[in-house]
Amino acid sequence: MELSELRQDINEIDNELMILLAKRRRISHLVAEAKIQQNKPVRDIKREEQMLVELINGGKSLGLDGYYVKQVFQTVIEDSVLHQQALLQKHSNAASSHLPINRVAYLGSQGSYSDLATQKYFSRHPSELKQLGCTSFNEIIDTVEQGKADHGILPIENTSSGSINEVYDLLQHTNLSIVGELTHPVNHCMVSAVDTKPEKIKKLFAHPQVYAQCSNYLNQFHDVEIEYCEASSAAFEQVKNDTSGELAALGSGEGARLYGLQIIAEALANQKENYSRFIVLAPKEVSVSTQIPAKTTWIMSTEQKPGALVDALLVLKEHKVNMCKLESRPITGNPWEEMFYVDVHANLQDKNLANAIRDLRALTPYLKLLGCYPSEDVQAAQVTID
Ligand SMILES: C=C(O[C@@H]1C=C(C(=O)O)C=C[C@H]1O)C(=O)O
Repeated sequence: MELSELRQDINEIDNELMILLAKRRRISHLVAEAKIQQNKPVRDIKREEQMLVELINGGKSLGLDGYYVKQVFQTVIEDSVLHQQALLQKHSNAASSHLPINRVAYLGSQGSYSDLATQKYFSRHPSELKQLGCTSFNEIIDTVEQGKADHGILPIENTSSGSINEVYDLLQHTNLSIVGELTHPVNHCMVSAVDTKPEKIKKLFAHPQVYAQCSNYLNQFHDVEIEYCEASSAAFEQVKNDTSGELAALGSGEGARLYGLQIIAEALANQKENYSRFIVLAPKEVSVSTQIPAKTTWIMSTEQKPGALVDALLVLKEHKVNMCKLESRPITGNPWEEMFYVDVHANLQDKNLANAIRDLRALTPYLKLLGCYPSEDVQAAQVTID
């Protein structure tokens, strides 16, 4: 058989798979509607486990290895869960969630990491998207605060470089609420306008966060001049007309393709599994359906006395509230005093969390809720393959 004919067969099969995936997603939406009617939780881990075991066994009898089948169907299930969550959220906030045009402020322009994250997050929240590129995290917050955007999206932490302090500090002073989160895989590449090699690069353009996340790899290039840019998309702009092969930018391969750039090195982050977590801000808080996993975030200061933070954390233990992150940042204007940022896996509508917050308010000099939002930590069930 001719190669072109075989490729035609593959194209047809891929098309059929796509039609089936779309059909599955439509049915998953119907399942979400049934769950709304019957007040059932979105997640059913037992069913996911059962399905995965059956699929892995079925795949084996067709000659497909278990890891492959597991990976494909975990991805399918995670997509299904995220879409169901978004539907339930829309239902819980019906009065406020209808936006014919959703204006979103984000960092950079087309091809920046924040652009990719914005498109991914809002693909599950259908309404016409109008993206407003900004040049700093501060400008994103200002744009939403001034009513020029309905949402702002900001990276808050990364598996290679840790917390993004500037964003944490901005959260101290805003009245916007966190209404969503998104974890997005970030595969940093070195890209250039012409076919060249990393050793030939004399000048590198990068956002400081991206540079920090690739520091181990970049340490070998002693003579390379670094120019920091406001976003990866701005770094792409700087190199796109180069003909010397001596200029490169750091950013995503997906973004670089939009600028016609070539990848000369990839997978550059210090951690192999490099993910960024983004938060979505809006002027008004949302209420999270009790049928989906929720997270709540607040900031608090504690009294300047021994054990004050321990006492605050004991309140969480007492009310069985599961903390998933604790971060501290200096309080602007008060040297050596710290503001604590607390993330918990709980819904503000849970009695336990409401009681914990009540007790914390009595115990701490300052506590501000930043928001309760759906948790996007939706790993599909884990099964072992024998
Ligand atoms: C579709 C459902 O909802 C969720 C998603 C699943 C899936 O996509 O297969 C399975 C179980 C649930 O966690 C369901 O409950 O059947």
